Amino acid sequence: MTENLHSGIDACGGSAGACGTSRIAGCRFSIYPMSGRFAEIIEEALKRTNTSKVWMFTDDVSTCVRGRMSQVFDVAQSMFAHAAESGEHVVFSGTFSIGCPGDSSGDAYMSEDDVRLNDAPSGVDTSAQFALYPMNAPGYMGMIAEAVRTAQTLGTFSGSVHYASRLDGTAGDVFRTLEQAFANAAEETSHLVMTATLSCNSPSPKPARNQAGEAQIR
Ligand SMILES: Cc1ncc(C[n+]2csc(CCO)c2C)c(N)n1
Repeated sequence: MTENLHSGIDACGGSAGACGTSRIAGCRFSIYPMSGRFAEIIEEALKRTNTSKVWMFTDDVSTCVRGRMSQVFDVAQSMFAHAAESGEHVVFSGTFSIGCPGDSSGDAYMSEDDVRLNDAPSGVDTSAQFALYPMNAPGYMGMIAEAVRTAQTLGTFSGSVHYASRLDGTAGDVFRTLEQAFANAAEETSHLVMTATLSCNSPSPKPARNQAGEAQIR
């Protein structure tokens, strides 16, 4: 497979602007179960997630999935939710991207549909921090503010911390927020990156909140 990763080829077929939902999306993520059973928990989550609508590769550091935005989020959520089912303290750390120049949208997985294949139990209480990085977008602060409004509307926003926004809710609520924020921002720029760190079953208490229900910056 030729990918021309650094050749400067525009994934939008030469257009400088945003180009709808047909751009290839992806996520490189790692799951860290704080458990002596970490290998089994990761391998079980991989096995129980239906990945037939994404390109996927796992190595000793991380897993990369690529394809339609909906399918990338479906697989990422399923992996976290299945690992969370172990009851162990689990952390997911991932970088989502869409429209990376040179990431070939001609790949076979882009012709899949948006019907999701995974339905892992998503009720686990989750703490998260995410950050949006709109590339080459002068209006990036407005896009970040829109992401915060999306989280507020979905009831997951719990404050700004340095370099990120905090989300709390079920894993389903948190992934819904991440996907909605990402999809909205992707409409406005040709290349978007988002980082997200999610934690569940942690023995650590959640941070104190202010009267608006927002986590306090420390
Ligand atoms: C999502 C995800 N993919 C890969 C790794 C790397 N990794 C660490 S332990 C292990 C299982 C035993 O080899 C693997 C694959 C990870 N942490 N999370």
